[in-house]
Amino acid sequence: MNELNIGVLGGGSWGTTVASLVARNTPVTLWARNPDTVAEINDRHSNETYLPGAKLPDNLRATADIMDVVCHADVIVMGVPSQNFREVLMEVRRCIRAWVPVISLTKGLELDTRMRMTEIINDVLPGHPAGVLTGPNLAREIMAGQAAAGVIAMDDPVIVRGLQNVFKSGLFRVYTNTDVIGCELGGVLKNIIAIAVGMGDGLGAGDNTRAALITRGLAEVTRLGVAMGGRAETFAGLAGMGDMIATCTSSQSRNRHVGMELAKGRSMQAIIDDMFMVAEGAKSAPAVMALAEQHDVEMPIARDVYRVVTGETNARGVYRGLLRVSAGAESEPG
Ligand SMILES: NC(=O)C1=CN([C@@H]2O[C@H](COP(=O)(O)OP(=O)(O)OC[C@H]3O[C@@H](n4cnc5c(N)ncnc54)[C@H](OP(=O)(O)O)[C@@H]3O)[C@@H](O)[C@H]2O)C=CC1
Ligand SMILES: O=C(CO)COP(=O)(O)O
Repeated sequence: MNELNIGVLGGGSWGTTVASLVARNTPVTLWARNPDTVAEINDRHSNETYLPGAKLPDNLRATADIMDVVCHADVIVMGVPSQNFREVLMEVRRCIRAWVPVISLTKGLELDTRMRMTEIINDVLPGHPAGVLTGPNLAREIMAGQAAAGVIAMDDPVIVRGLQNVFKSGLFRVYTNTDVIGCELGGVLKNIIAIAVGMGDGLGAGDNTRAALITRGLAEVTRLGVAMGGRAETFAGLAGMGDMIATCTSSQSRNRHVGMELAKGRSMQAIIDDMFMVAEGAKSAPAVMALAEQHDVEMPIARDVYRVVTGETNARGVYRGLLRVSAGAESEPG
């Protein structure tokens, strides 16, 4: 592979992990806004706040100067949370070179506009190929060297194959896909179902309940995803079912953690105040509900999560709803 300079923006759990994967293949610079994080990555090859115990590659360089990364990058990788995505891209616009692709790692929607991250890339940086890297990829597991697989999705089948080589490694298998909408929505929507599963687990639900929630959750995620232009088969793949399983069953998932805390009767605000990492599902829930309405798609599980997250009811109150007893055909909502 010709050496490309990759710029990763966002020094949290996933930005740091992806930069570490890329460092095996090609030169990479990580931008973190916190100078202490930058110094720690450069001097001690660690990011203890977000990836405790992980040893980062010696050749991973970090900087607090975003222009230092963007002005020289052949590819930009966006690893900041969804509600900060646009403001960081506005900075990127100041010196990104022509035609440089921009890949999103972010699994959320912009609240005000309900836009997906690749839509924001197209909006702020028209003409730059936009893509998404997604799948069942819990950061700490990947840093621990456990095998995983992800998907890179872009409209252009040639560019996407070139970029596959930037991210893949022996233990991180990367597939390609041209269904950007489906891959992106798989990552966004599973977060809300993971909150529902966390609530069930926190209230002592059984394995059968969890399996029912995941399966019915995937059905409603697929319905909205297809209505928004994604392909049904994408939701049966790594970006859909794969990420749904990982997030809904992992003790490392921040979204599932939110659900478990909600099950204790805590308010969303209190839970967020105690978390220093992002849980995108709670943030995206209102936008997802608005999109479901816009596309006339029923999402009973997501709606229940939305009602708990916004304080309209509590986890125990919707628990019966999550375990709905009256059911129609399996192909129908509810
Ligand atoms: N962690 C994971 O396993 C995975 C996460 N993702 C997705 O990746 C995205 C990022 O998540 P993750 O890395 O886990 O989040 P973390 O909470 O671990 O880190 C968030 C990072 O974003 C930075 N940040 C927040 N606001 C801004 C801003 N305005 N400008 C610049 N930087 C900012 C934070 O900086 P600071 O430290 O200074 O606050 C921090 O470095 C999310 O959408 C998530 O869903 C996807 C796959 C796996
Ligand atoms: O997207 C993820 C794994 O694929 C991470 O999930 P959480 O944000 O819930 O930790």
